[in-house]
Order: sequence, then C-alpha cells, then structure tokens
Amino acid sequence: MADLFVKICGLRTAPDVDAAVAAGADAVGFVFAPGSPRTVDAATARELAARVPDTVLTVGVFRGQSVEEVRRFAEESGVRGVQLHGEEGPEDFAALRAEGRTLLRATARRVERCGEYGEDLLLLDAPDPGSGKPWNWGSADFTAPDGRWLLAGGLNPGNVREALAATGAWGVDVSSGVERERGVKSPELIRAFVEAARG
Ligand SMILES: O=C(O)c1ccccc1N[C@@H]1O[C@H](COP(=O)(O)O)[C@@H](O)[C@H]1O
Repeated sequence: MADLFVKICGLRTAPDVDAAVAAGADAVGFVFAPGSPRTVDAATARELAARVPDTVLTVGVFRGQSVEEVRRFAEESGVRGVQLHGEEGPEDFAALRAEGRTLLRATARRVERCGEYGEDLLLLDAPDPGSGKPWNWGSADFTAPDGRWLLAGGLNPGNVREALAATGAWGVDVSSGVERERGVKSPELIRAFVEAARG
C-alpha cells in the first residue's frame, strides 16, 4: 500500500472498477444507500468486487440502514468493509465487528480520535455525503482527529493536494470529483485524482 490511503467511491461499472484499481486505489466503494445516483444492488456489487484484487479493500456504503440490512448486503455482495453514514452507535459497530469486516465510520461532527465507536477508520465528510460539496476543512478552527482518518467531501483532482496540506489527513475518499456527470465516473479523472493525491 502506498503511504497515502486513497478510496474511490460510488463505482457502478466494470470500467470504473478497473480504472480505480489500475490507478492504485487502496479501497473502492459501492453505494448501498438508497436514493443515490450511485446506488447498486448486492448482485452487481458482487460482480464488481470479484474484479478487485485482495490488496484493494472493497467497501459497502450505507446511510441510516439497520445493522441487519448492512449485514445482509455485506454478505450478499461479499464486500470486506462497511462504511456507515447514519446515527449508529458503538453497539452497532460491536455487532458488526463479529463478522470481521473493516469498519468505517463517517461523520460530519467533530471527533477527537479514530476508534471511539470501535471503527477501524474514521471518515470526516460533509453533512450531505456524496453531494460533491466541500466543507470547512480548510478553516482555522478545524482540528484533525488522532489516528487513521480519511478526508471526504468535495474533493477533486484540483483541490486534493491543498486539502491534504491543510488537514494532514491519513487518507482521502472521493466520489463526485471523479465524475464527468452526476453518478457517471470518468477513468481519466480517477487517474488524475490518485496522481494528484499522491503528489
Ligand atoms: O455517494 C453517494 O451518493 C453517497 C450516498 C450516501 C452516503 C454516502 C455517499 N457517498 C460518500 O460521500 C463521500 C464523498 O462524496 P463526494 O466526493 O463529495 O461526492 C464519500 O465518502 C462517499 O462514500
């Protein structure tokens, strides 16, 4: 794994997945949250995940779904990680821990350190995830949490270096910023993002 952890999210097609893997992504995300232009079903995610080498983490993305639903989608798709964007608490992370998946906790709130809820990775995101809108990560009162955390929300090939310099994030996660139109990924932008992020 390269030093900076890079996750490319919201993949829906085989060329998207192949582009992310070829570009050197450490993780790829499949959105199971309903109502997104990027939502895929478990069978599609299973086919896409089968293209991904073991060195790249496959992640299912959820928002406000029950632990039972998260578990079912994860099992049916075979993803190795789950990313939760809802109001889950430590008990939910503990319940999911048993299956041995990598747990990502996404939040727009201020957090002191990664792992407070039992997550493996923390994701600091915009209040409206997947919107492509940046939040105030560059502001003077932003304080980075301790531990392994990913910055997300409105990143793109043009601003990711500046975002990393401002925050010192351990990794980055992107969806809208590597799309040519909403919900449609661009292999060129995926490549440009990974290159820019790694400098
Ligand atoms: O992408 C979505 O539509 C989505 C839906 C529900 C929960 C999370 C979603 N995406 C996550 O949002 C961030 C980054 O978004 P963006 O780059 O600003 O578009 C990323 O963590 C995605 O996993």
